[in-house]
Amino acid sequence: MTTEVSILPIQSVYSIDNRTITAEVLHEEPLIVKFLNVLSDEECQNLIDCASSRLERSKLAKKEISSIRTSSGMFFEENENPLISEIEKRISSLMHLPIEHAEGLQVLHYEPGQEFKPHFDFFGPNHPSSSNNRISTLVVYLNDVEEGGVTTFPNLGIVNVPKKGTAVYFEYFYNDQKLNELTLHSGEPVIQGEKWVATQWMRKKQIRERL
Ligand SMILES: O=C(O)CCC(=O)C(=O)O
Ligand SMILES: [Fe+2]
Repeated sequence: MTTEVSILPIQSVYSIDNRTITAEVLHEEPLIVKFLNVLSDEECQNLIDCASSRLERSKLAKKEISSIRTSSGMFFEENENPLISEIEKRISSLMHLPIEHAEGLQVLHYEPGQEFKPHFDFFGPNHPSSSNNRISTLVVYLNDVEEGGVTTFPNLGIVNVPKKGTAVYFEYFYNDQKLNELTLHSGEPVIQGEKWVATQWMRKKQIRERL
């Protein structure tokens, strides 16, 4: 097997916006990285506060309601306010892609029993968005979950425990589709407490208008 070049330059520390974000590689190919200190406690709380009155039952990529995904969520508009602009800029620098490749930032809320069953973030070949498919994901945890709500990669044996301000990153742009399929992942049911995440999905090509 040949090794493909990752989107993310692998480093143990990233300095962005005067912030020191540390990284731990959880898996090399497909690349899965855990980041610490992506957002401050205040930014996490502000995102939750802005999102909480706008939550709706989450849908699948095909816009269907399904038992696969029982959380509720919302999308921010691009550059919706100064907080969102700053977070979007930081996240796209961290993900090493131009902000024009970023979908709107999504916030998800899970209550006890709610989950996101194993799925891929990329679109299947027949989906209308597959010509400009997703290539990478950052899931930022906005709170600590009392029990449950871990993110798992069942084909790789990886389990990541939510912790406020930290994030899990993975990419699935590989020519070898088998590598992409190893990014199957789930948000396990919350058992106790609640879980808030912000998800950034990145596309292969520009999706936003340039400002
Ligand atoms: O909630 C999680 O841990 C995973 C979220 C996720 O897979 C997604 O937003 O695509
Ligand atoms: Fe996902």
